[in-house]
Parts: sequence; structure tokens; C-alpha cells
Amino acid sequence: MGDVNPDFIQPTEYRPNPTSTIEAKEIPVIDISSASDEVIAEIKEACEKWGFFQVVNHGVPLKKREIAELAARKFFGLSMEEKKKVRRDEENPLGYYDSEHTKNVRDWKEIFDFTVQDPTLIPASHEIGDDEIKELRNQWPDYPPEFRVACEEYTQEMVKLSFKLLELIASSLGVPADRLSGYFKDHASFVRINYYPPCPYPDLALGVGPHKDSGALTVLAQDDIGGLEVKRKMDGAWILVKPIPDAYIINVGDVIQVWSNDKYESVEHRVKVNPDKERLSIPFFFNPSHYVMVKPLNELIDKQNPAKYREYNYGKFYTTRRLSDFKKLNVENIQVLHFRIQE
Ligand SMILES: O=C(O)CCC(=O)C(=O)O
Ligand SMILES: [Fe+2]
Repeated sequence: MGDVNPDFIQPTEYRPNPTSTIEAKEIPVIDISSASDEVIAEIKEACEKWGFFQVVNHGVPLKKREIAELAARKFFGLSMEEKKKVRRDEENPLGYYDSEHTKNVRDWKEIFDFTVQDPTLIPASHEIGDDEIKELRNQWPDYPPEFRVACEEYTQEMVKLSFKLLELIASSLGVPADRLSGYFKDHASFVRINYYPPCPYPDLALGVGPHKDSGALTVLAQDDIGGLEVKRKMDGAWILVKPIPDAYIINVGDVIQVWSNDKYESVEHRVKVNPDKERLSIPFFFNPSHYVMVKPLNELIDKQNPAKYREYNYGKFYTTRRLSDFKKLNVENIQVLHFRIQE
């Protein structure tokens, strides 16, 4: 990625401090081998206080993760010419690309995206009133040859884990464990493999600028390099999420924030880059079906706690959000805040 390219330069207020790394011991690590009341209570506290936690004893075979990570490293190691054979474009947003923007600044990373359901249905455009639906189809590279199967097998594990977490989170909100599962019948979930090359100016650029995840849940595998930072709710400090071998980092996204009527918050996070080492992370974005209308759960609202959001269509929200991934836009990215009911 060469010399300092102005596209990557973060505005002063977003620039990371490369020497300060607060590693929070407090970001909870939860053993989810059982769905006991204690585990549910731990999840509730983690979601309220952090919006982030790590899980261990989650049931995902380590081998599947290792195979997927190795295949991903081989893919990103290919020549640009080879990678660009599966490059995404305006037509198909899936595949390889290296020019994502978060909040209008280019991220220092390369990406490979694929959906879980092939095809995945989403609205054809973000325009309200345009009811046309389109099919997203995955593009798989020829090399390495094991890439597709490795990714698909790993993804099946992510789906299983996500449904399990969804049940735990529903229970932690005091609604039946299966209360939320129906919203994922035709889920628009996708996997993103993030490859962050070493960056010569880690004080100016970010791997991913500050953002919130727009789906329901994110289940993230990170390698041992570190770089993900979470904005601590208490004081706004950026806290490094410590890499733990074979753990998954879970965060609640905007959809759970709205379902929970702000009991749980989708927390801002960002990724710092490393001057010497490459880093790989694999987030699984667990998203509802495109036609789901997202609004606070009836069970959680009453006269004293009225709904804090107007309902919105998940698919339209998602397509609007993705508009800004490609290029610089002159408008602010859409946020669930825009559906907030003024008090
Ligand atoms: O690489 C990471 O650790 C996090 C990436 C992330 O936040 C995202 O892709 O939404
Ligand atoms: Fe994220």
C-alpha cells in the first residue's frame, strides 16, 4: 500500500495513539458450556456494561477455525491479479476488495465477503417504496482450492453458535429463549475475512474506523496480534480486546439495541493497525431476514418504558448502510439513531 495516501488519513480526533494500549481485564470472558442461570446473568451484565464479551467452551471445533484461517491467509497471499478475479463491484457486493470506507475514510485492509445463504435476498435498492428484491451470490476463488469448503464448514459452526447466543441473550432480557429465532428464518448473515497488512503509519490510519455493527450479533475470531478496540461506555476510553486463543468475541449490534429498547447498546469499536505484523480477523455478522421490521420487543415496553424507536425495515437499513462502503459520500452514514423517538 506504499507511501502515505491521504485517503487513509483519519481526522485528528479519530487518530489512534499507537503507544497507549489499555488492555481491559474487565471485558468479560464467559464459559458458555451450559445455559445456566449464572451464565445468563453474566451475559446480561456484559451486555449492559460493555456491549462486548468473549466466549470460551463454545462448542466450535478449533480445527475448523484453523483450516479456515489458513485458507484465508493463502488467499490474501495471492497476487493482486488473482485476487481481483473475484473482486466485488457495484453489481455484486460479495467477494474481494481493498477499498472499504468507514465514515468516509479508507480502511487499511483487504476483505473477502460471502453470505451464508446462497443466494441471499435483500432489497434491490435503498429507496423507500422500491419493493424489488435482489439475489446476492457468492464468488469463490479458484485458489486455494480448499478455500470454499473451509469457509462453508466454518460458517455452519458460526450459525450454530449464533443461534445459541441468541437464546442466551433472549433469556438475559427476560423473554423466552426462542423469542428471537423466527427473525432469522431467511437470515441475511455474512462472513467477512479481514486481512490487515502491516501499516507504516499506524498513528494516522486505522484498519477499521470507529463504527457500530448494524446487524443483531457479531461473532468474531481474531488471531493473536490484537488491534480491536472497544469504546468503554463508562468514560469513552478505547480498550484493547485481548486476544485469547480459541475464544470468540461477541458484540451486540444495532438490531439488539432496538429490540432491547436500549437495555443493551451497540457499542462503537475500531481496529488499530500494526507497523510490523499482518493481522487476520473473521467476523460473522448474524443478521435478520431482509423483510424483518425491527422494533422494541412488546414484552419490554409499557407505559413507564415506552418504545424508544420507530420500526424500520432491516433490509432497507442494510442496503442504505452499504452505500457508503464503496466510496466517499457527502452524507452521514445512517444510524439507528435516526429511528429514535424524540423524548
Ligand atoms: O478486525 C476486527 O477485530 C474487527 C472488525 C470489525 O469491527 C468489523 O469488520 O466490523
Ligand atoms: Fe465491527
